[in-house]
Amino acid sequence: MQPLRIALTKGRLEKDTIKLFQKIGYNCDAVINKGRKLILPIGNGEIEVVLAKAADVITYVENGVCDLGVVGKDTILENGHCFYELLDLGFGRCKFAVATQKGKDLYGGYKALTIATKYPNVTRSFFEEKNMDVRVIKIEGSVELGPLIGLSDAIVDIVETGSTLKENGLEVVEDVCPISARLIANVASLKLHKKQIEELVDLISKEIDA
Ligand SMILES: Nc1ncnc2c1ncn2[C@@H]1O[C@H](COP(=O)(O)OP(=O)(O)OP(=O)(O)O)[C@@H](O)[C@H]1O
Ligand SMILES: O=P(O)(O)OC[C@H]1O[C@H](OP(=O)(O)OP(=O)(O)O)[C@H](O)[C@@H]1O
Repeated sequence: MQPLRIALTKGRLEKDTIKLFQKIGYNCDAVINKGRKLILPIGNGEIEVVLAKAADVITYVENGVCDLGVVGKDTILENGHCFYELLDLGFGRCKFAVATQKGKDLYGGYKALTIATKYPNVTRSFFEEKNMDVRVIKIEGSVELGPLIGLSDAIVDIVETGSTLKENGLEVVEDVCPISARLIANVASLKLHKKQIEELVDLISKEIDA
């Protein structure tokens, strides 16, 4: 049988995903000892893992070159939805929040606010829903710099422990939404590999609920 191919977000979500697959009985030694390899078998070859950047996980699943993917809800909200979201995996928990300098009255003035973020779509739709006119500037990382060096009035970014904000004199003004890792599936794969995917989802669900 053709292995199920799963695109897995490299970095923060990688360890927890592998831990989950080990718990449901798959041998993950090849991924743990991967070196620089990017495509690796798990179990007895019934699953193949593709290690990718978060947004690329969605591209691979949408285009059907991977059947499944593990990706954060942040990336899903920012990049769109042409796939099925099967499960909330319960790890990679953090949130999107609006933040600015401690004590600043962000919503007090009349001028349109400038917001720096790695997530322009999420940011625009959040402020649109509040009927607030904002200017969004996309930056690639260390988003907290935005208000500190005068690029923006505030940021929309991921907050986990809150220590990056705290150490830079910033604070949360408002939560946007919670985030966690999701299992996603290509629409056609769900029909073509129905049995294999259902069995895997069942095993994972039981482990998450245990
Ligand atoms: N503190 C956190 N900061 C960022 N992402 C987090 C955090 N906690 C959990 N996550 C989740 O982990 C996912 C992967 O984050 P990671 O920082 O590894 O990659 P990335 O955001 O694509 O950044 P990079 O460009 O540095 O690879 C995020 O999309 C998010 O869902
Ligand atoms: O609340 P905390 O636990 O401090 O985590 C939040 C920080 O982690 C992420 O940055 P990351 O380390 O991915 O670097 P980046 O800024 O380059 O994206 C995120 O963008 C915040 O800066």
